[in-house]
Amino acid sequence: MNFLTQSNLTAYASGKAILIGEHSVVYGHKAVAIALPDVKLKLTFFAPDHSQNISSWDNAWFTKIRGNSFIPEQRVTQLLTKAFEKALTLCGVDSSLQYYIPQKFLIESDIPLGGGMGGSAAISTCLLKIANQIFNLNNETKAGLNFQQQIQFANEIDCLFHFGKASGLDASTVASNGIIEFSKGKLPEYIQNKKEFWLALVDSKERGETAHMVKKVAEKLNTIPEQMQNALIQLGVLAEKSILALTAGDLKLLANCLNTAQNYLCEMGVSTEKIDTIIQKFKDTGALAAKLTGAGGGGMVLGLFESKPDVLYSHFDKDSLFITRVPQYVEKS
Ligand SMILES: Nc1ncnc2c1ncn2[C@@H]1O[C@H](COP(=O)(O)OP(=O)(O)O)[C@@H](O)[C@H]1O
Ligand SMILES: C[C@@](O)(CCOP(=O)(O)O)CC(=O)O
Repeated sequence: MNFLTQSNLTAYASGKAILIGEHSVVYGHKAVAIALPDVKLKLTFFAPDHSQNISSWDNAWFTKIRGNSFIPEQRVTQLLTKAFEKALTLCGVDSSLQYYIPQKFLIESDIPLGGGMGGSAAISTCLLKIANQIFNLNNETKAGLNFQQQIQFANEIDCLFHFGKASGLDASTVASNGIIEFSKGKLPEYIQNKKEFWLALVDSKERGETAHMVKKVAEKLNTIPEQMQNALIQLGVLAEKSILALTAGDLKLLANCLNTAQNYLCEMGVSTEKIDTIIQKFKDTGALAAKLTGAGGGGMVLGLFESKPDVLYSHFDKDSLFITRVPQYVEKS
């Protein structure tokens, strides 16, 4: 029980963007996604000794997203607490200890809520890291999680936020913390990016909700099966092509894959007029490609650029714009 008197614990994780494969990944096709190096979520666990001093909030959970503070609604708070308990159990923390935890949590995040940038996957990954630290504080024999456990456990926790229905792509990407190829039910594999590029993400400020959009695709698959099956298969082919493009440093090919993927996503009914407008704005400002990222129906729009697109600061509201560099992979010596 010595963690009750230990100092506070912190963990970090990145947000994510799907390059190719939203929706098609649900049907077993390959997807490619990236943990965004400059988009972070920090989770602080205030041990009970310290949390008593935080008089300004009496809830267990407190969130700050890009400087805006709020207490999550009760439904979300319950999910967060359930997620922490699950993380403790998965990390092997003795359940008798869990009764002694009237602690508080602070989430400080760059990641907009529900926009397809993997906020819940980042929370899940951080909770896992914190639960593992708690295990180590309470056990003589220290334990780390291996790669497979990190991925599987992060996904199990993230499923709580997605009502058990996530393909595993979000959590696998965030827990891997790199550029990955992913197929449902398999461990992700890292992709070694040959040439630096830049990604910009703009928040459409509309929200489609993942579960709703996944259902919408399923319904359309029933009404126009041939067209939808073809789109899903083609997205899988584009994912494979984009892996080749990344490993060869062929930005032109990568751009072509992203633009074509957007056409299929439109055909599948998950894009919106607002997304189309942002895509056009991206193209007007020099993007090699642009597409929605995540479940669609709103959420974030992704632009691919060869160099840092500073010009975007004068076209988009600063609060809804992210610009991040994707470095070239360099083998560690
Ligand atoms: N910073 C946060 N604070 C509290 N809850 C969050 C936060 N980020 C995500 N969540 C929870 O996770 C759910 C899914 O959000 P998110 O993972 O950002 O969406 P997406 O799956 O589109 O990437 C939210 O509806 C909320 O319940
Ligand atoms: C639509 C989907 O393929 C991607 C998830 O997108 P989002 O990050 O939850 O918006 C759903 C899934 O993979 O479970």
